[in-house]
Amino acid sequence: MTGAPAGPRRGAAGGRRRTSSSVDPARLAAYDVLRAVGERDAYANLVLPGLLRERGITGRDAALATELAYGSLRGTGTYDAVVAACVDRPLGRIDPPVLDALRLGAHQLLGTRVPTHAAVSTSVELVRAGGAGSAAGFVNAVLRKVGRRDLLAWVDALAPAASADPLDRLALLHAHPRWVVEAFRDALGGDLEATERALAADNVAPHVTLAVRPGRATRDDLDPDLADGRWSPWAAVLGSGDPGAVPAVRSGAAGVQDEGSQLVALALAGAPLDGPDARWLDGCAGPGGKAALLTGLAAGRGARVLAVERAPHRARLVAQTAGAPFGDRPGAAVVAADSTSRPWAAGTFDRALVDVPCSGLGALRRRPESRWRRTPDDVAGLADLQRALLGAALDAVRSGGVVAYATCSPHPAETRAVVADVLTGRDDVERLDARAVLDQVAVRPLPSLGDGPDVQLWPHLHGTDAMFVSLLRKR
Ligand SMILES: C[S@@+](CC[C@H](N)C(=O)[O-])C[C@H]1O[C@@H](n2cnc3c(N)ncnc32)[C@H](O)[C@@H]1O
Repeated sequence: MTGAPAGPRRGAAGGRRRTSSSVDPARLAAYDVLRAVGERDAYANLVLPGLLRERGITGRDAALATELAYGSLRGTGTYDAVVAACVDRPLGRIDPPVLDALRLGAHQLLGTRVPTHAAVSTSVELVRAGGAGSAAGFVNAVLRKVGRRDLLAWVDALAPAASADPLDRLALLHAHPRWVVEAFRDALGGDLEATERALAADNVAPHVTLAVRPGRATRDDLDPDLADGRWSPWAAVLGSGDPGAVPAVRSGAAGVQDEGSQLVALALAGAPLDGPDARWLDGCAGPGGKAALLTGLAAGRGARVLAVERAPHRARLVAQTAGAPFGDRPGAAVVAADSTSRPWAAGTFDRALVDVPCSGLGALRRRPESRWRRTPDDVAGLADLQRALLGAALDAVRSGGVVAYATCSPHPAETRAVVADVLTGRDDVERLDARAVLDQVAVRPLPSLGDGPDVQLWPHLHGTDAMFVSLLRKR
């Protein structure tokens, strides 16, 4: 076992001294992203692009920096377990910059094809460059131990197949907290094979998908070389390109939006409805992706959207994405207000969406560090608000009106449990088969939609974020 290092020297401002080093720019950038995430709770997907731009890192170096930063962050729990097995004291006693260098090294050793000597020597260089040169020997020794086994051998050592709980193994092998593994298993009806595929899919970076905003552009306005989406008639796949370089995105005629989110908006718009169809509500609108799609669809039918968002700065974003007029027709009306206080007369709307605040466990592939930041308390802490928002949306629609309850999370406590709880207290609501509605609105039938009536999308089954949607009709 290897001892933890003495604390490194700090610069005058209390930060770490950066000395000149031979570390390549890609690794240095990845390391700096890990430090920003650890030190200031930054979001890697926001920090990394600016950092690459600032340092002029492009092409293969940019791809390497991205892979190393995102891979190390996604794998943090697993790499920490491996490092813990190679040192003789709690990880909390390792200086955080040194621990980040170990995570980056462990990812290269266990999650990439980087040769051992390169993974070890560059990690040693990183701690030296960060002013923690006294930890160089420690990092060297720990990573040499880490590199003696591959990932599967480490999983076998730490969670032996014969004795370990299968969920512990899945958590370690696919780098998810155990409580998230349990939630996925429950959402997938206890199917461990499907759970494993869902976890693995979270570790694959998604393509960037665009949504053309109806009434503002058509699919033909985008580069014809972009592939169509799999499900949404409004989707185009940008792959790994820069959305900011697409003129339609710059003008607001299209936006970045996962196809799962597009399908949720399309499901609300496509749900069968008798009677008037003129007033639509988006009760949780910020930052406005779904409101923008809904507003265009509504405008095509002569309907109007009221977009309500509690946070004023997010309401301003909604106004930008959905508020612009369509020629002589108005865009969405945007209001900064609390939807649970029902700032509208009961029975006003024909259709309503509540895309409620949630844990975001359905979008883990986009936010590499978030799985380790979320806790079961986050889920429990949102339940009352989710129920209140759904209750308010049901009160907002007229008799015969339709409500879509949506989350970007497959956690049963945020999805079917909320719907069941709210419906238990009311006899004025019926459930619609969201699968049948999606079949109508999608460009091709979606497979594996389960027993219904609600729909749970999955990255491993549909290539979308794990969005949930329940369609409810007021009797
Ligand atoms: C999951 S996000 C919605 C995403 C949005 N539908 C989109 O497609 O861009 C949930 C939003 O609900 C807002 N929110 C939370 N509580 C609210 C409330 N009581 N009333 C209105 N909006 C609320 C949050 O600020 C957040 O912007």
